[in-house]
Amino acid sequence: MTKAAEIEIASVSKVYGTTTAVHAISLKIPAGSYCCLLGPSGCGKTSTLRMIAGHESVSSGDILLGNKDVTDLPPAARGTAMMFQSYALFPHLDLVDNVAFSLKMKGVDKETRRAKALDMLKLMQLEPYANRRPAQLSGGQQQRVALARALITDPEALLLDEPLSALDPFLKIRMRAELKKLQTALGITFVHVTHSQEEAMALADLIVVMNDGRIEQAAPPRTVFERPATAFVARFMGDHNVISGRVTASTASDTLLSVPSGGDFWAPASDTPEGDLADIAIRTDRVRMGAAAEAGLGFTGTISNVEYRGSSVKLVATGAGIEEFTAILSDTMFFDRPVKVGEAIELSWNREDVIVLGRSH
Ligand SMILES: Nc1ncnc2c1ncn2[C@@H]1O[C@H](COP(=O)(O)OP(=O)(O)OP(=O)(O)O)[C@@H](O)[C@H]1O
Repeated sequence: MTKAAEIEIASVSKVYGTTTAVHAISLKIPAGSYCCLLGPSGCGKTSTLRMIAGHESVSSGDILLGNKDVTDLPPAARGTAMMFQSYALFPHLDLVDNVAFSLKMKGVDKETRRAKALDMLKLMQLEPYANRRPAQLSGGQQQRVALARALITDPEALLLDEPLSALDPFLKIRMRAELKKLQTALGITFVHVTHSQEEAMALADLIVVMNDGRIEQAAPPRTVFERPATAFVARFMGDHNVISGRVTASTASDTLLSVPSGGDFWAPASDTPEGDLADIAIRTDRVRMGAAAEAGLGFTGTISNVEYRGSSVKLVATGAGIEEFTAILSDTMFFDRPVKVGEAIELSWNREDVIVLGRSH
């Protein structure tokens, strides 16, 4: 089970009646990688996954699996397998028959399919439960049965629709680690739909951030976090402050961003012409208390919330035309000079911490 396929999505759209759920997206998912489709509810990630699986037709565009055009092939002929959010297990069948089901559909003889199902159950450490029915298992065990059932067809790519959403928080983190281990061991391509940025960061080699049927950014987790492409990505990934304003001056090296009825902020040179709207992001953990070293790298705000988090303290401030600006300070930094809600405070950051964001489509 080591054949992995690259997945290529070429200008794929999905239209349901009058709703365009996916707008001509293009994406290459490298063979053997762990890809997470990430975005808020309704952004088109499940539609995209279902089109890769063949459970949903493509309105326009092509889907290639390892250079083979699978756009018009039925799900079972594609080389993909899908694991559903609800696991979709048959309640009246024991685990062996649940796992062996797709082989039965393919006409594989009983002895061969039962032996293969037992192998898969062994891989998932479920052998002792082989004769149980799904209702006699825990949530985590049911999830492993669903994985075994998807993997029994030796797919080149495994497609997972919110695979962890039915689990409690503790199990979610444990199963997350198991999914990653499994993907590494099998070496096949995984495409995993989630709305949790934490899950995507923990698992993915490639994060595809979707918004309103379009791809905002497709990059490794560290790039998405450190260099979010758009204001949407910066806000959705969290841990970033976004300042939106208008470019009021620019030189070869600097841009001045003016917040409407607010402050002026420094940004590196960008292509945005004077007078146009622009966004910058500053990581919440790069903000400090104290005056800015240079103009445009800070502001005086009023504290609207203080949250103690153990090793850090989260401050939220308002000022300079910015409604909500968050600073995550180390506990020592905060307790050196504790501040309270309602107090005025100077917040600042360094030039190298200013990220210029692109515009969404
Ligand atoms: N069968 C359908 N008929 C009509 N509209 C649909 C259908 N399936 C999805 N949609 C619409 O297409 C858009 C994208 O839906 P999709 O399920 O792909 O999003 P999603 O990002 O996976 O959301 P969620 O996280 O809530 O599952 C939504 O506006 C949704 O209402």
